[in-house]
Amino acid sequence: MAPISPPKSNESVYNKHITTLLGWVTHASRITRLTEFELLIFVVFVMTLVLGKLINVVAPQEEIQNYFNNKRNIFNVVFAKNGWAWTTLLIGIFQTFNYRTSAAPNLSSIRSNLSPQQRSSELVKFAVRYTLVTVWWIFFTQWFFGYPIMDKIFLHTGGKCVNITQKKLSDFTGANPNHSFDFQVMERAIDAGVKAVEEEIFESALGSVVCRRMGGKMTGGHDPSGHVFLLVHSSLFLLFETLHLTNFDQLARNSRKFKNALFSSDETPKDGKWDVQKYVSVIGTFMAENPVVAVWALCGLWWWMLLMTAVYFHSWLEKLVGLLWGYLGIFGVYVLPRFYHNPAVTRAKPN
Ligand SMILES: CCCCCCCCCCCCCCCC(=O)SCCNC(=O)CCNC(=O)[C@H](O)C(C)(C)COP(=O)(O)O
Ligand SMILES: Nc1ncnc2c1ncn2[C@@H]1O[C@H](COP(=O)(O)O)[C@@H](OP(=O)(O)O)[C@H]1O
Repeated sequence: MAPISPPKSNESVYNKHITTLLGWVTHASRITRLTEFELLIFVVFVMTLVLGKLINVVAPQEEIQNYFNNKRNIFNVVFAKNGWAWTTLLIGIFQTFNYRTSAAPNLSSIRSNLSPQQRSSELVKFAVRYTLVTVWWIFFTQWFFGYPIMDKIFLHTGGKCVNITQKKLSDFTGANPNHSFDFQVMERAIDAGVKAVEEEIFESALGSVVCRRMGGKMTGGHDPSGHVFLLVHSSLFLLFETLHLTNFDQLARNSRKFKNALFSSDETPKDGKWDVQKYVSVIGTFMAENPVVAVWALCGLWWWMLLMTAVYFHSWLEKLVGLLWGYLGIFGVYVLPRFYHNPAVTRAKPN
C-alpha cells in the first residue's frame, strides 16, 4: 500500500496559490509592458463594469432606482457632460504647480532637481501627450471627419434617430414654427437624411448630438457608451500623468499636518461659531500644496459615475466597447512607446 502523504497545511496551500497568482501577474506585466500597479488600475475598470452588472442583476428594480440613474443629476450635468473640460482644468493646475515646484522640494512633487531646460522639455512632452489624448477624445466622441467614431459605429450597425417631431424639426432648421408644413423645412431635412414615418413624426440616420438637439432618440444599432469611454480615458490619463510625479511620503506628511490643523483644539467652535475663514485657509493651503488630491478626487468621482453607468445604462457589450476604446488611446500614448524604447519592464510601485 502506498504511504499516505500528510495533509498539507492551509498556509502552504495559500502560499502556493499566491505564488501562482503572482506568476501570472508578472507574466501579464511582461507581455503588456505595464507595471504591476498599472495593470491593477486597468483591471479595476473591468471589475467595476462586472460589479455594476452584478448589482443590476441582483438588486430588485425598486432598490436600484435612485438619484444617480437620473440623467439630470448634478454630477452628470455639471461634471461628466463637461468631462474633458474638468480633466483639462485639473491637469493644467497640476502641471503648473509641478513646473513651479521644481524649485520647492518640500511640496509633494518629486521633480525637485531638474534644470530649467529639463523642466521645459518635460512640459513640452506633456503638451504632446495631452494633445494626443485630446485628439483621441475628439475622434471618439466629437468629430471624426464627420460624425465621431462612436456615432459612426452606431449608424453603420443600423442605428437611427427616431421620434423627431415636426416642431423640433422646424426649430432645428430655423423654419417658421407657425407653418404646419414648411417646404423649406422638408428640403433641408431631406438633405440631412430625414424621412417621415407617420404624420408629423420623422426619423433619420443622424449622429447623436444632432439627434438629441432635434429631440429625437437614438435606437437600434450598436451604441458604444460615450460615458464609459470618457470616464475611463480621463481617469487613466490623469493617473498616468500624476502617479509617478507624486511624492507619497511627502503627501502623507502634508496630510497629517492638514488633519492636525483641521482638528486642533483651537479649531473648536467659539460661542457656537466656527471660524470659517481659518477652515478655508487650511483647506486652501493643503489643496494648493497638493493639487494631486483634486486630480484624484476627480478620478474618484469618475469611478463612482462609471459604476452608475455600469448599473443603469447601455448593454454589456456597448459598455465593453466604450471601455476598450478608452484603453486603446491611453495604451497607444503611454504604453506602446515602451515596446520600442524601454523593453525592460519597471516593476516598481509608484514611490
Ligand atoms: C485633425 C485633428 C483635430 C485636431 C484637434 C487638435 C486639438 C489639440 C488640442 C486642443 C485643445 C482642446 C482643449 C479642449 C478643452 C476642452 O475640453 S473644452 C470642451 C469640453 N467638452 C467636454 O468636456 C464635453 C465632454 N462630453 C463628452 O465628451 C460627451 O458628452 C460624452 C460624456 C462622451 C457623452 O456623450 P453623449 O453623446 O452625451 O452620450
Ligand atoms: N453615470 C451616469 N449618470 C447619469 N446619466 C448617465 C450616466 N451614464 C450614462 N448616462 C446617460 O445615459 C445616456 C447614454 O450615455 P452614453 O452613451 O454617453 O454612455 C446619456 O443620456 P443623454 O444622452 O440623454 O444625456 C447619458 O447622459
